[in-house]
Amino acid sequence: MIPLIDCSPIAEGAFEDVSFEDYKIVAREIGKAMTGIGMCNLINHGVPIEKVKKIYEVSKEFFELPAETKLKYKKRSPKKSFHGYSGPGDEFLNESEKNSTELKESWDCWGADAYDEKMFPNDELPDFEPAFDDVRSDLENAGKKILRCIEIFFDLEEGTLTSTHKNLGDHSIKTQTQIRSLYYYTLNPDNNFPENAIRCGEHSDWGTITFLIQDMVGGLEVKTSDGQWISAVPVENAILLNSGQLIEYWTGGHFHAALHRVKIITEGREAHNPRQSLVYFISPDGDANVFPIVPTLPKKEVNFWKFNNRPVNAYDHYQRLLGDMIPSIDYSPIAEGAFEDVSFEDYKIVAREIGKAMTGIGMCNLINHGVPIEKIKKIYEVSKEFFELPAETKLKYRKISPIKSFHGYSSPGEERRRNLHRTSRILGLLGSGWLR
Ligand SMILES: O=C(O)CCC(=O)C(=O)O
Ligand SMILES: [Fe+2]
Repeated sequence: MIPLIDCSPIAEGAFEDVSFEDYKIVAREIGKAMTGIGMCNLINHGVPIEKVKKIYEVSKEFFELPAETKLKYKKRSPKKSFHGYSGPGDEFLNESEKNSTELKESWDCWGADAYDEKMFPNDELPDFEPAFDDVRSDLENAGKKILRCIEIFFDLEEGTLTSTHKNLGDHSIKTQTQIRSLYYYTLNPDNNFPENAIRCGEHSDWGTITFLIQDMVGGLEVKTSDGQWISAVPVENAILLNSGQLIEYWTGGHFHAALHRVKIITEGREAHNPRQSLVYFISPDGDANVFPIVPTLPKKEVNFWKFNNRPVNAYDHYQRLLGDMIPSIDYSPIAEGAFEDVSFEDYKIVAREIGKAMTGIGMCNLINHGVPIEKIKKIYEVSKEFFELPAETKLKYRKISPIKSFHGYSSPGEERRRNLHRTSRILGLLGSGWLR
């Protein structure tokens, strides 16, 4: 069961104004829940629920716009800016199931205005952007209160977490804190969807903590420590608090980043209703380094191999996980032979997958691509030899004038823009298959 926590002792006022004693009451309960199942429902949390409902309302209007209108606001490049619209099948959160189809749509507002492309459907829906702006400071204030509770639960110095999350109030700081409005659109009545479909794939969140506010439709499930999926039954107007991977690492595994997913409901009254949720992902300031501040639980050490037992930069961690979301596409149907000789049918198989990935996240990993990997490794080998030559030798081969000819060596600091490697001869075959 997911514990219910009454936040009324800390609900009123700014986070700096709440007394230590009041924090302590709530901190104890939160600590107990988050070191256990890793989730709890916060009630009397002080976030005005009518503002959340307004977001549901404007979001529904947005998600019901024609597909071509929504596509105008599609995320440009998720790695650079997470802001904007994602359509059905664009995103999959389950790292090990890269072929699943997530039947959902979402709108993300990057928390830091510096990263925000300022792309909102203002022409179609003038109330849309203001609805998000209206709730932001309430979410920030409530978020800081929870961070303060965590500090108190672990007896940490005041500011350990609140001062590494300044971005919640100062939007000039680089961050991945974001507000996300999710829309699980109505499914067709014959339950005619792909076999591998799910509403939202199994995952744990990436940042510090998450606030998840769901409507009453249901479908959200959480994995318990004994591997059972249990239903996170909606609690009206509650905020479901969830630990992200970074707070799990920060707290030496004591705060458990629970796996969760949203399943497809095929039976009952709610089966074909759309579902809505509003999620506030709190992430540390981009330059924060995360490392266990509490001795690591032995059973969690294995989870932390990915951090190499080193401080992890909050921003890099997020970018790496975005990279893991990049789909893998099997190129084998078109890998053999010259590009003119591959059949239309074989092209079609790969084209469908590539199209889906590139109109979605905008990147994909090609596997079984037919480019002889030993040739690439040979390039690594000879390149390493070259780059390890004395600087004066390398400078003999320096690009004469990058504008006239791009051929030759660039020394450290010389290049401003990141350029694509041009191993064009070897990649020619692959490229022509792709252009086909
Ligand atoms: O919509 C939900 O209830 C879950 C969404 C979620 O877990 C996420 O976006 O990280
Ligand atoms: Fe999540």
